[in-house]
Order: sequence, then structure tokens, then C-alpha cells
Amino acid sequence: MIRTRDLTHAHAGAAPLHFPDLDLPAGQTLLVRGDSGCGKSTWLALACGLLTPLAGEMCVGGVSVGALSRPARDRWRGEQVGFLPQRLRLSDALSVAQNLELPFIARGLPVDRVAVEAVLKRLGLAGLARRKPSQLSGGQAQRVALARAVLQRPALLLADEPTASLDDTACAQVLTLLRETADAVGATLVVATHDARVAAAWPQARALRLAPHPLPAGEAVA
Ligand SMILES: Nc1ncnc2c1ncn2[C@@H]1O[C@H](COP(=O)(O)OP(=O)(O)OP(=O)(O)O)[C@@H](O)[C@H]1O
Repeated sequence: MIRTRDLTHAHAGAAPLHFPDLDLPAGQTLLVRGDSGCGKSTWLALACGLLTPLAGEMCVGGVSVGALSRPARDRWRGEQVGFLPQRLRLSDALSVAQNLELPFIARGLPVDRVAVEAVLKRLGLAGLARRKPSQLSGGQAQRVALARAVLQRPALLLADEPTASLDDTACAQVLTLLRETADAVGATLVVATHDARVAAAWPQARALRLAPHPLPAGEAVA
């Protein structure tokens, strides 16, 4: 599902980040691990084509993401990738339901209200569809963002630090929800985290350990 070789990225004015090679079969769970600033968010951005590698290759589902044109990449991302960002980026000008309609509109598709209602129900949000995101608790808002990420049944679900600043109970709930939601849509799940509780909860998950930035380069896949 994901294959990387000699993957390197350099943010403007910063030393290059070198990432360990990876071969991840479809359906597995991957933890992208390492201390703050080691490049976890950058790796996720490369995986969904928001960034282009400086060198090397990121292949997702057989597609070399960096080789796609910008419009093709945007289309590919809309069809294949769900993203649960650290900052949720829900629009407070819109209701919860309208936030979930946006991905359809962005893809030029008719809004599938049955799918919107089904995902709201699955994630325990059915009664909150008319609220604005600012009228939700932090956990409810995160579930709305997760609903938005999986609504198009992506092949790849990316989550950036989904348990940061959660207590142990909420952390366990979010991990269960992520796993169940990824399974429900058949997605490969990639979680970027420096939270040791995630690795403890998912001992079977693959780990991509990133070395501190700048060099030396990352270690091999665990
Ligand atoms: N837009 C940018 N311009 C310049 N440098 C950047 C930019 N974005 C990230 N960096 C640098 O690239 C490195 C990797 O950042 P990244 O956000 O990928 O790390 P991270 O492991 O996700 O960190 P955290 O756990 O704190 O979220 C850091 O040293 C960061 O300062």
C-alpha cells in the first residue's frame, strides 16, 4: 500500500529530512514515531501529496504521489486519502452536517446525505448535525473531523497526533474509534504520534521511527 525509497524533504531554510524506507501492506496499521520536530507531520504531508519530495519516492497504492500534477494530485487525494489533522480545521460558518458535505462539493459530486447521516450515527454524533463546531466539546469536534476524513471511504486514513493532550480514558476511546472506523471503511491506517500510550495500545502495529532533525538520518523500520 505504501512504499518509500530514499525519501527526502527540505522545508525552506531548514536542513533536509531523510526518511527510512518503508514497505507497508494494505490493511496494516503504521505508527510514525519520533520526538517533536523529527518530521512526522512532514511524512504525512508527503504521503497525501501536500508536499513534494526533494528526492526519492513516495508510492501509495502504486501511485508515485510526487509525480502527479497538482490537479491530478488533488483529485487523487480527494478519492483515496482521509486526513485527521492535529488542528481540526472545521468551518464554524457551517453546521456539522454542512462541514461533512464539503468533501463532496470539493470533488464535484452530489452530496450523499444518506452517507453523511450514517457516519454521524456511527460516530455518535447524530444529534449534533445542526450545531456549529464551536458548540461542540473537543472530543465531539475531533469525531466530526474523523467523520469528514472517512466519509469518502478512503483507502488510506492518516491521523496526526490524534491523542495529544487527551487523558488516558479519552486516549483509549479515540484509538478504538480510529481502529474501528478504519476497519469499517477498509482503510490502511497511519498515525503520527510521539505518545507512548499509542504504541502500548497497539503492540502489533508497524513503526516507522524517525531520527531527530537535523541529521543523522532515520533508523530502519522496526
Ligand atoms: N514550513 C516550514 N518551514 C520551515 N521548516 C519547517 C516547516 N515545517 C516544518 N519545519 C521543520 O521541519 C522539521 C519537521 O517538522 P514536522 O512538523 O514535520 O515535525 P513533527 O515530528 O511532526 O513535530 P511535532 O511532533 O512537534 O508536531 C522541524 O524541524 C520543523 O521546524
